[in-house]
Amino acid sequence: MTTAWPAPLATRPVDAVVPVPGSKSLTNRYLLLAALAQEPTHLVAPLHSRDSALMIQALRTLGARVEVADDGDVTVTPGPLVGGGAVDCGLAGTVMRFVPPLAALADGPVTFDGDPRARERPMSGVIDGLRALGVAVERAGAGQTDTEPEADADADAEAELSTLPFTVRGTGHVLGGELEIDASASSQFVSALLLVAPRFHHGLDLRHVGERVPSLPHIEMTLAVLRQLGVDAQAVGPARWRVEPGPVAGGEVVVEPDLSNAAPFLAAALVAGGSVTVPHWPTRTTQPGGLLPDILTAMGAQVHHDGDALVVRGTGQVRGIDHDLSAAGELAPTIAALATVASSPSRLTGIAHLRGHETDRLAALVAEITRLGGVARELPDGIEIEPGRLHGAAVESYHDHRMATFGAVVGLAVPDVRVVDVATTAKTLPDFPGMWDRMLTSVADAQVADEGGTDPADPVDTPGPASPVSPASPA
Ligand SMILES: O=C(O)C1=C[C@@H](OP(=O)(O)O)[C@@H](O)[C@H](O)C1
Ligand SMILES: C=C(OP(=O)(O)O)C(=O)O
Repeated sequence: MTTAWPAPLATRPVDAVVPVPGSKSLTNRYLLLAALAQEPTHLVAPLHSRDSALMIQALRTLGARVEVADDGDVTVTPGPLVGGGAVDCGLAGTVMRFVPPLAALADGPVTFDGDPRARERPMSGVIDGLRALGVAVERAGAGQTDTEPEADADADAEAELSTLPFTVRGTGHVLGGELEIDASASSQFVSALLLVAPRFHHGLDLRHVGERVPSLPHIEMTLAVLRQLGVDAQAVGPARWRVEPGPVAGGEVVVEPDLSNAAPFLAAALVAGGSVTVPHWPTRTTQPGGLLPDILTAMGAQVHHDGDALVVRGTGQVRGIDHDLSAAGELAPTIAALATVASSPSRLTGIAHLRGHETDRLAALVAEITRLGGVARELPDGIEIEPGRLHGAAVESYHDHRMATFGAVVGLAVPDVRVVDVATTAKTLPDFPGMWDRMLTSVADAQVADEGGTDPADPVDTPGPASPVSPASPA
């Protein structure tokens, strides 16, 4: 068993510039589309993490050539899509949802499986959608890596197939046309089908039926990326999208920094006081992290743009918020961390679908906030958090990168917080502990200069947190 990572306590305000690697969502969309393109694609500044490595491996399995240069740039040369392989999805939603429709265009069966938790993540929108388009999707045996379906799979179980593992029996072409799916469990069901649709004979006219679709900016991102690569892709109603058949362009694409991965660092400015600057913040973006300036401002930050950088300043005092996070569920663990150390209650709603993320994030947040002495309750579609008497604890991360960074943010204000399995942050940000330390060390360096050589380990009076534990009323 590995030792839990001791989350550093902020003993003074931060003052750091934090460059953030490329967006997971954009990297994996560009990679997938590169395998469908009519020419090679060169990705500048893509993410390198577990999720992008799994996507690269999946595309190689399907016949694309993927080369990673020393500077991290990636070149994808598309090839004929080949079946006969097995794809490991790990715990990556973008791999388990986006690659099966690509496999439908391969010339033979492709088997999909992943981590134990991946087998619990919802897949019905993709499976039902592909089946409705005439693509055979069959149950694969537990742990099976060959391409044969289980011989004794009974018809009922087959019909109810809604999770990994499974086999997509590609035939090289999909007619496409009109399709209805229920995407209330994940926007990725919609993105998955739209991304591959330019290669369907009739394109795709996709309608969502059911409760509201979460993470709408991610669907906008899918449409925007398709359009950037020359595809006619539009929203044609509040829950209806159309992609016309046609070629996908290659060429050079530059990946924006991952604004959701920037979130814990920006949150640090509110908790510790001081400022955090993230360079290359896009002026326009479809990433849900584009909502961070407004959310952080509502929680007490001062936010401004300095050239192409975003600067967030805080005082160490955090305000609770009542916010519908449906558009940006990915940000919920970071916002919940801020709410945990806030001086007033918070309600985060519109995020019932977080129960199907890397872990059941609503249950995990309630459990870990409670473990830290905080007060939290699950709502039917979210979480309520009140100020409590916070104390140190070993925060479980449940193989969830964002639960690990949740622990780090709370640990800035609460002594003796440890994060179990901080390495799980490698899903989207392999160097998270190093980046976190550098952010805090750069504070120390700045202080040493300001204070004429004071040992950075010495406590100093700062306008940061008044006490290590954020202002809290008794539970
Ligand atoms: O399309 C994407 O890249 C994503 C869509 C969202 O999924 P859900 O709609 O399932 O929340 C988001 O949470 C996930 O991290 C990335
Ligand atoms: C939900 C997330 O990831 P995934 O792409 O695996 O769904 C996430 O990164 O917060």
